[in-house]
Amino acid sequence: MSPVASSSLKVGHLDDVQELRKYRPTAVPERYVREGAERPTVSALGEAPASMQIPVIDLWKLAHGGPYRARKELEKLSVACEDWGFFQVVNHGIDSVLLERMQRVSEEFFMLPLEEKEKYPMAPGTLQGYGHAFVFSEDQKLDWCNMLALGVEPPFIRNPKLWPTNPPKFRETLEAYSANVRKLSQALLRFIAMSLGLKPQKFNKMFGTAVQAVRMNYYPPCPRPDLVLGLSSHSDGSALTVLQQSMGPVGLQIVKGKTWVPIHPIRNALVINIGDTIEVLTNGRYKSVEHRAVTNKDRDRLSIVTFYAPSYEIELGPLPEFVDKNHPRMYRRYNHGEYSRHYINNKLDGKRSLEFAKIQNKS
Ligand SMILES: COC(=O)C(/C=C/C1=C(C)CCCC1(C)C)=C/O[C@H]1C=C(C)C(=O)O1
Ligand SMILES: O=C(O)CCC(=O)C(=O)O
Ligand SMILES: [Fe+2]
Repeated sequence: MSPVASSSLKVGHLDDVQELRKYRPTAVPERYVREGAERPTVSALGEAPASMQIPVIDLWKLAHGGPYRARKELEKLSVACEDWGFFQVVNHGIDSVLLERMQRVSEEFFMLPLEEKEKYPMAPGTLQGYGHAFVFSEDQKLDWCNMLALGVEPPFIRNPKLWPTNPPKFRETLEAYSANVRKLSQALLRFIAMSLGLKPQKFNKMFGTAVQAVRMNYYPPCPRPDLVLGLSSHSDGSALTVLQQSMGPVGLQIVKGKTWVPIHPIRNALVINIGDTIEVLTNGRYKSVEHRAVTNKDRDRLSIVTFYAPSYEIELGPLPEFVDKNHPRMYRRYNHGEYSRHYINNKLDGKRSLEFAKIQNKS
């Protein structure tokens, strides 16, 4: 995938928020201060009522729970995907020790001195390495976040120079973690297909050798969480996203109706969300829901996010099963490699990326 030529970018000087924080500022630099409508409201930073919590799906019940429990759980999965676009998965089969190890090496990486982290720079207009992703102009507001993003599978998307050698266990831990998350993603896609009445292997077969990338987002404490965003609102360009969040403060928020609902961390659970690919394939029945991250005044937060997407050669469009008189085709056919290029060359902005595929219905 060709990155944007860096000469075409005017991103100005990008501060490292972790370094900024060392001076214990009481204000935030102008470049991070959001316009009124984008600022997290006080209520959105607090607790959500129980009715506003995303569903929790038990993968063991789906796979081994026996016909009755498995069917009930599949119905729950279908509601989760259709009404929320997000759910948490428990009993997912990934060893909690591996989750902890992945969290530890990620934290250790972010705690390294800046000079060490800068050995793996994210070049402007690319998406791999340490730095600020999705920044394209000098007047663009910045996220209160440091990122390390890496392509994982298939091997040709890897840039081994950007895989940290420090902490020493980083690489082998990421390999083991990613192999486990890949299997989980494939299992989830089987159940998601079943929940739609499709053959279990429909998506896995269609996707070819799926693309898998990981992004570690580190959000240092921020003196004014009411003014900034940890991560701009967006939907994920993947088919499915698997997110591991630390047991720290609530940071992830998703859109439900007209409100931002916070996603409370559950120990050893993983947060799963439907990405743009599944929205297109199901002609909008399962939607990729807009989400963002907010910051906290006193505590830092880490999320480890795996994007699981079709191979770049794959042509996509709504499956015939989801198009009829009552459900007119909402998306055109396109090549997923082209969509990836489009996605990474535009700033995160709600569901704007998906406009790429939308058919403008005249009514
Ligand atoms: C917010 O979404 C992303 O940051 C993201 C990034 C993915 C990628 C990398 C971190 C490095 C390798 C390339 C790749 C674009 C996969 C989302 O991934 C989605 C977006 C598209 C499009 C996709 O295929 O996966
Ligand atoms: O940190 C989070 O919880 C959100 C991360 C996210 O949405 C992403 O990386 O795409
Ligand atoms: Fe996301």
